[in-house]
Amino acid sequence: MKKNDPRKMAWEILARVEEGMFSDLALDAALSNASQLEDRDRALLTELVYGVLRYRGRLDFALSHCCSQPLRKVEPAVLRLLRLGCYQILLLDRIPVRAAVHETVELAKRLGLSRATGFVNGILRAVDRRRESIPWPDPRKAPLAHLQHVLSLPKWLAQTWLKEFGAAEALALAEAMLQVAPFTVRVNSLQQGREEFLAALTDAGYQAMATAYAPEGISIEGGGSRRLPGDDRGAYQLQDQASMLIAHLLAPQPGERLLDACAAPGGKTTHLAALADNRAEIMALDISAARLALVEQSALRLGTQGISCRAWDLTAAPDFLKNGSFDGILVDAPCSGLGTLRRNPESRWRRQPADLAVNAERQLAILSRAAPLLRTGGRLVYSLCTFTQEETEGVVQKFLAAYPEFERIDLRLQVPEAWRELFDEQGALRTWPHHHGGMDAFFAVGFRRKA
Ligand SMILES: C[S@@+](CC[C@H](N)C(=O)[O-])C[C@H]1O[C@@H](n2cnc3c(N)ncnc32)[C@H](O)[C@@H]1O
Repeated sequence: MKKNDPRKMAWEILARVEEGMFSDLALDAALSNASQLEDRDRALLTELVYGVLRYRGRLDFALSHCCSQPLRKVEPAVLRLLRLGCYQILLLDRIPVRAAVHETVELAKRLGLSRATGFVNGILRAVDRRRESIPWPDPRKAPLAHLQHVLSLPKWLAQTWLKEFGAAEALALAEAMLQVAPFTVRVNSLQQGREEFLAALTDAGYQAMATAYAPEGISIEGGGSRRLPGDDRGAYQLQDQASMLIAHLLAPQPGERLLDACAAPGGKTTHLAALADNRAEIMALDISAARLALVEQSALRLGTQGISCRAWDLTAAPDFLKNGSFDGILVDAPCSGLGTLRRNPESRWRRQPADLAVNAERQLAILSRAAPLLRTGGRLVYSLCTFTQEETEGVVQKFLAAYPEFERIDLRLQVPEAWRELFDEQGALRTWPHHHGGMDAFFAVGFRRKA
């Protein structure tokens, strides 16, 4: 067994995620401590961690048909091994079943779980033998069970999506949320145009193409494993295409005073600055001082100017800011993040139904503190990387009822023709991975202050 065994590393990272750590942070930390790990093993490690987290519902369904005791009674360390092995058997074509079983049993020994080797061996062999007879629920006859056990959603999410979207849409969305999100970057337009950066990437051997909607977006085939050319000089920023649309909706102008109310880590703050040609004055707030440091780092790296940062919990009134003093406000609020499930696969298991109401309450509180800071005639964009009714329209309706001096803007009237398909009939942005070229699912609504 190799010194840096990707399967053992995956098992350890999955244990940390079960303890509450974010998978991307745990993976990044492990990868940076294992510089000698070959590219192939780095890719396998990433695939195993994200794959097991994404497909946990499907893996557990298969395992429970091959295990004589309920999975909840299996020791967590052993269940983690079973999921890793089962993922390789059912979802990784490139690993022969014999190797998947053998490596998992060997890993059990290395982890001090020798007593479980017979159990692990027996169940994984049964998964392979019985794979054709596992009674996978039919999507037409049993959409709820299919969403849970094939498309790997917890029951409450499967029920909510079925209720909100109907079976066909819920199934398509859940299928899309199991895919690997595209790797996209926003070209730093303060330095160069998209064509120029595309040419540099192509010259360096990347398969890169312009994104369909965001004018400064580039999507890169197989990106992410290495730093792209121009990384040191801030030629680009990692950002999903949907997220790149948000700053455009606020349409920042040179000379304006803007508030980014929930700014960290700064993807949209730096984009706002670039769109205003570095000539806007931007106040970036965030509850987390540690995360605000990332905004400062990004601003430095990308060469954006005019951004000042201040840590503040915007559920309390910011006494250091004058009412009516901003031309534009972005409230990119904390939310359930269900629109970015592909990037944070553990969150499908971590989120609880009660989170939605808690988020909605906090979102309304933040909007309520931001609203008085806008000047008459100014505009406010409220955006989220989620789509639940409670956090989107639910909050919008409560906000409009409490602040009659605000009116809703039909954002379709201010965007390029090609973007209009991304908006609902009320003029709010609603992007979907299964409809719009793999974008994350975002929501954004615009308001104007009338008086
Ligand atoms: C969706 S993220 C913002 C992403 C950011 N706009 C970007 O594009 O990089 C939401 C942010 O809200 C912050 N936040 C949470 N509660 C807050 C509060 N009460 N006041 C201000 N910021 C808050 C979180 O720390 C988090 O950084």
